[in-house]
Amino acid sequence: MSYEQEKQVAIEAALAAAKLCEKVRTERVPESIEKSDKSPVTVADFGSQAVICRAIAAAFPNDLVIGEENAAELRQPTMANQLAQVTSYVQSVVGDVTSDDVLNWIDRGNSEIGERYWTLDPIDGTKGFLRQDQYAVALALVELGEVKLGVLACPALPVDLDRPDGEKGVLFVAVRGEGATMMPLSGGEAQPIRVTAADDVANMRFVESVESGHGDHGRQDAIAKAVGITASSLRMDSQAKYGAVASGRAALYLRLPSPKTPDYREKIWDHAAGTIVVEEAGGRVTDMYGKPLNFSLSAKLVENQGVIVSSGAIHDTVLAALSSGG
Ligand SMILES: Nc1ncnc2c1ncn2[C@@H]1O[C@H](COP(=O)(O)O)[C@@H](OP(=O)(O)O)[C@H]1O
Ligand SMILES: [Mg+2]
Ligand SMILES: [Mg+2]
Ligand SMILES: [Mg+2]
Repeated sequence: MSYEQEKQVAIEAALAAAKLCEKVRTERVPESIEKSDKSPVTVADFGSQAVICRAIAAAFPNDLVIGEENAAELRQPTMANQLAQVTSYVQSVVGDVTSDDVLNWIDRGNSEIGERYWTLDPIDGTKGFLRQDQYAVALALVELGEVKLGVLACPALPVDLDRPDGEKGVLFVAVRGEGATMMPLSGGEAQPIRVTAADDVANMRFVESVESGHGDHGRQDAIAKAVGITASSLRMDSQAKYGAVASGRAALYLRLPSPKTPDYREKIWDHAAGTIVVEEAGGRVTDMYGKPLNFSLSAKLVENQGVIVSSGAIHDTVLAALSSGG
């Protein structure tokens, strides 16, 4: 199965959502709303989830969607201002809709896992988005636990990492068995991408989160050194890190449990789209013990801890360094 229709729907939805996010970011300093777990969310996260769930509902009315956000808080009377803002941003990309439509689309993204489901991170890297840094709109389709399709829109990512002040906005797309591509968000030809070759010294660098609470910078640094990476890390928010590995601009992405939250379980929407983009570009993704990420259980990757993403060639060496206590 080629997933042609799914791919077109996912790309169009992600592009519309990315447009909404950039509109929010250029028109205002996005306000951080605190969720019950104290993590931030913005009107752009809600708007992006509404736009994408709307598109999936229209094309695949029976499909399940597991998105990061829900509309419970937005439904509170105290949130009327924010709801009006979300509605107006959704209108700016999809035309005339009501606040009720918006709330219902957001809540369409709160399914349980089934044999076939979409998982959506409407803004991955909300903290990066708030800092005017990297973020991604991440959407993936999973069937029987296997990611079949992944789309990552990274509006703030330079098209050429060597020219950080050049054009920004990259779209990564992968379909199982068909390879991975990237293209500028502004349009153009989709170019096939490939992970870095083992002898590509210039790109022998690693990426990790900006947030110290989302990883273990000290141990990540030690592991990278142990496997022969001498360059300092490139710190980047969001699944743009998967894009960096998939396009050969970094050989490794390390995400080890933060000492502040040693029992944290990663979320499916933080990894599904990135995983297929890297795998289809020739790389490898496992947890820190070498187990594949199990997307068939729940919104949390309950059977996995930490995430290791690599060009493949160095993967076993990284796992060995980890198991020997590095
Ligand atoms: N203690 C923790 N350990 C690892 N990841 C965490 C975490 N707390 C939150 N996160 C996740 O880290 C994601 C951002 O990753 P990164 O730091 O690589 O940009 C967040 O996604 P959202 O921004 O979508 O909420 C959130 O799901
Ligand atoms: Mg979040
Ligand atoms: Mg996320
Ligand atoms: Mg998010």
